[in-house]
Amino acid sequence: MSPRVPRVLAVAGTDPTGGAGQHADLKSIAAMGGYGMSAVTAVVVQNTLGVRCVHVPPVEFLAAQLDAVAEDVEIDAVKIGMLGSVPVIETVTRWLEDRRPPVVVLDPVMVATSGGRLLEREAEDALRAMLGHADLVTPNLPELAVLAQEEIASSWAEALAQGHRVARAHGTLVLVKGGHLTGDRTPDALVGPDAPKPLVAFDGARVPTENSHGTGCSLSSALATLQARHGDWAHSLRIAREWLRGALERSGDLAVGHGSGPVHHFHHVQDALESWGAAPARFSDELWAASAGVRREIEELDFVRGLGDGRLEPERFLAYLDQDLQYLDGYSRALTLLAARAPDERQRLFFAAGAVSCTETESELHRARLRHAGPGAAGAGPGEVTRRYTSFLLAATAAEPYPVGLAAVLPCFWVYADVGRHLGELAAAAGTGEHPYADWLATYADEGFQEATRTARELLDEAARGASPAVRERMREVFLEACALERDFFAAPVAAVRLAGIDGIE
Ligand SMILES: Nc1ncnc2c1ncn2[C@@H]1O[C@H](COP(=O)(O)OP(=O)(O)O)[C@@H](O)[C@H]1O
Ligand SMILES: Cc1ncc(COP(=O)(O)O)c(N)n1
Repeated sequence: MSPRVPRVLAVAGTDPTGGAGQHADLKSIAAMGGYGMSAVTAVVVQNTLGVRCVHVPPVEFLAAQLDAVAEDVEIDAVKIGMLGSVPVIETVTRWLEDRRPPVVVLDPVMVATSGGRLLEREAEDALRAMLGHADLVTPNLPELAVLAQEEIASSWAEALAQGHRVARAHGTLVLVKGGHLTGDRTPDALVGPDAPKPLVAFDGARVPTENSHGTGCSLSSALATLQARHGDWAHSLRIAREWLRGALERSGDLAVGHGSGPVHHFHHVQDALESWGAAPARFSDELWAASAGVRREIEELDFVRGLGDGRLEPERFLAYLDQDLQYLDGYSRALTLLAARAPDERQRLFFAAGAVSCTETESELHRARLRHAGPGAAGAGPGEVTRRYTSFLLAATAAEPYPVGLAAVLPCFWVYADVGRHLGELAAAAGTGEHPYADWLATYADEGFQEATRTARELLDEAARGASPAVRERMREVFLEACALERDFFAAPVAAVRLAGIDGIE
């Protein structure tokens, strides 16, 4: 009877960044409902950027690990990954001869996706000699060529024919994988020894991502687990492919490393967690937490305290309004640029509407200034901070990747909404008397504005999910820079009035 939770052993090397080797194997086995175990063949110093060095423990140590597992646990399937050298291959071969589990999947690892050899060249013959022990061999196209001792196939038809030659020579099933083909398709096919026609073939569009570190390890261990449960290779491959596609599509959620990142093995579990009400980890939450220090500085500014408790001198308020008016002009242009670059209609409409609303607020500001200062009040030109902030916004929204532009404009929504909440608290604490800036404070609390802030956050999270680690890092930098500019902007009216010596508050 097939085990409900297959016990699957990964015999493989390590990856301290957790994306490939036995770390990917254990995650994939668990993701497919198995119980994962592992025996280490080699300790590899690597990350998403490359392999640095390899340490191979004495083979007696490997043999002892394999025996310790087999003497205690009934193994339903084994997945064999990186072997590295002839003595390791011979040790695992001997173990298979003695204690072969019912399902054996061999991923003939030779070179990491990130570059760096993981199999000594002189071990290739020994690896070929081992193929007959496997039920299924899962080479990528360069590995298939080495196994066949031929050139790398340059088309899918050639790859299938080569796969069949390897299957026939070793009496095993071969999974021919199209991940290394050029083009936008990634087919996979199972080829047996008896006929060149694949037993089953699947096709699919390539997922547009650089995060393919560990895909081969993940697919082969998922297949070993599913096969131990279902006993049907075609069915196992169909499920494993569908899962791996999701893991590639959601790899952007992880933000691990600066090179070819890992896939998200537990994307389906993350969805389940969210449906159980567990708060989803949002990229915007991370950014918000990182900006806590700057936000505290904003709350402590004289200007913000005075605006909240109503004690702010009118000149300072006017200086602020004047700069805000000029800032909004730049902000509105930045939103227009984002609207033009938006990837879909929803986002285009959102930013275009934001640009319109900024322009409407600008004329409302004009009226407020006239109310406070009387007709004829002339504004100064843009101050240094206003100029710096608007140039930064225009550069980010025009010239950086779209998600980075989003990160630049978000603080103006979010920090402003947060300051509004804080000001509301200060105003309430100051008592019920006539507050000189009551109408102004009301604009902060406006529900439409809060709603727009929520949408801007969602759009940022959506963009971050599809972004590379490098773009997410840039989003973080730009978000924090914009928060610091928000702080400088709130601080500027007091500084400007001090400089002009208008009220001599020092
Ligand atoms: N960008 C991608 N989109 C969809 N599937 C992919 C992508 N990259 C790899 N795969 C799939 O991942 C599996 C392993 O990929 P492959 O690159 O061929 O092996 P390896 O990781 O051993 O080099 C294959 O099923 C392949 O189709
Ligand atoms: C220990 C170990 N085993 C295998 C691979 C190959 O993984 P990939 O080629 O998918 O990056 C790797 N990088 N490290």
